[in-house]
Amino acid sequence: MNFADYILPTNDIPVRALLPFLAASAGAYLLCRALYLTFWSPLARIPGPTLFCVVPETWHPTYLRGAYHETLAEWHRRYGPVVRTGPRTVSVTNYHLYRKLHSDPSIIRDVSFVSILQIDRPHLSSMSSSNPLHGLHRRLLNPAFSAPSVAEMEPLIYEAFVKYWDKAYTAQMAAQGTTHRTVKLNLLKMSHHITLGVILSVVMGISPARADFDPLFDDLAGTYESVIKTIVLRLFTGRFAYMYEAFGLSEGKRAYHRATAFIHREFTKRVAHCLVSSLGDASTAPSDRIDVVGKLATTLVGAAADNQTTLDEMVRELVPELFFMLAAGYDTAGNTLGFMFWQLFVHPGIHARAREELRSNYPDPNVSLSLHMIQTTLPYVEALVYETMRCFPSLPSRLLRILTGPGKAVGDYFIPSGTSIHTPIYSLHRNPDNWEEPDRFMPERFLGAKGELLKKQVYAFNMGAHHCIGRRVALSEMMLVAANVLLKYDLESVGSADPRRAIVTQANMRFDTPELWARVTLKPEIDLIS
Ligand code: HEM
Repeated sequence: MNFADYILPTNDIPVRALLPFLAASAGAYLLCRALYLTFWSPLARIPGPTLFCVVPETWHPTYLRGAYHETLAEWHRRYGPVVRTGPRTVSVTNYHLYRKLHSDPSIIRDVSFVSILQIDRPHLSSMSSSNPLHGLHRRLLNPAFSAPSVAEMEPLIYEAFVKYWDKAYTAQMAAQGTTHRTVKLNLLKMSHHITLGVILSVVMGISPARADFDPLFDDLAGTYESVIKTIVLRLFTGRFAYMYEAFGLSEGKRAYHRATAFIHREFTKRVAHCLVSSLGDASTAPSDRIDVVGKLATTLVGAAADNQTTLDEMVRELVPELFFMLAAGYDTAGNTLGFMFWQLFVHPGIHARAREELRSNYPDPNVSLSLHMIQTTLPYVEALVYETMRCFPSLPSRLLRILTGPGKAVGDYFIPSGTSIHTPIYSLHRNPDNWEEPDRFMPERFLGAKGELLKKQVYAFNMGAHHCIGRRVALSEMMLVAANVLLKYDLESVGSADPRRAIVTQANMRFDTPELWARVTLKPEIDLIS
């Protein structure tokens, strides 16, 4: 007998005979795991739906339907401000605890969330899961988004609004071949055109009056969705190419690549050009451009003067950052504007009150309302924008974080290192502990001194180190569009006022169809925009 005879069976054991043993082992493992997760895990004390202690929350049926944020809000109503939503996931909706948790330096971006956004862009520092790297880049980018910078950019924002709103309106009039002032417009499409115009102008410094962005619109419609589709496509290699067709994804993939290639090329060209001209003569003012690239050039001249980094490195670093801003600021603001118009149709009283405020303050509709005028004289219009962001935060949940370090006490509970932390923005905004009648669309809650305090509780842009860098740009464009449209045009819903309209959430919150039709009438006092 040799050694092998001792350790190998002399006769083949039929696989079938092993099956009960394997099944019993797997069952025992799953049972032990379930018992551990339910009773002994460090998260076991935190309340939450029993089943989801054991299975990931992404298995919840509403997750696939794109309505998970509502489930999360419901769990918070049932179980309280700290809820365990998965085997290793926790969500917190008490503002005080949320702030405490999310401003802790030991909480970092979840790599899985980051990697989705880093598709094609492995060096995207603003989405980095490393807090020091992210902080370094925020320090570089922040000056371009400060209050004075964004105030300087206001003419660019206004130009994009005028171009895309008035252009669409006059084009429709021409198509009807009539001087009749009422035309039918898809307000959702218009909102997206304006926000893309704004983002291209303020970030890249392309004047919307001169550039023709139109070819981009179709390709970019739903940037996030294209990114998700591309990730799905990546999972299926060329071997399964037939599946692209089966799922109707190939056109989406081509459109996404066309659009990203175009923008990437344009960005690189423009960023390089701007930096070269800024750095050419260090003795002169680096840039008089009022867009983000111009502002960044100013900051970078200092760094280059110290010889810390070469021009090539700067361009390589900046291009993905600027590119990401396009994706981050386009759908988000466009969808929020769409939600606002829809709510005006659902609530005619609110629509009338906003118009009344505008028209009593500015009887001449030819006036161009600036942000300063809106903020100082139109509190209801401003409140309307805030209430839209409260009820329909464009990124409502799942911007996941991971807790690192030794763990953290949150309220009565201890959250161990490695726990996945939710950003339940929708739940924060819809929690009756935080808001009076949270499910009612009520702009007036933001009026007066109490309203000013409540505005600070609108977390549509999140808070802490990772909060939205484009917050001021987004607020400016949404207010400028809301006020100027309501002053100059009468809007009337065309079948869009259904309060139960379907809203879905995959990467961001939006309507299930890209349409929101309205009859739009230019005020008779206004001479058609030449
Ligand atoms: C209504 C419009 C917008 C909403 C609701 C929104 C929301 C958000 C939220 C919630 C985050 C934080 C993500 C996280 O916590 O992980 C974020 C990040 C970001 N947003 Fe926005 N955003 C909007 C518009 C914009 C605009 C107009 C820009 C660009 C000009 C922009 C650029 C960015 C960037 C670059 C980040 C990453 C910031 C970082 O981590 O350093 N966003 N946004």
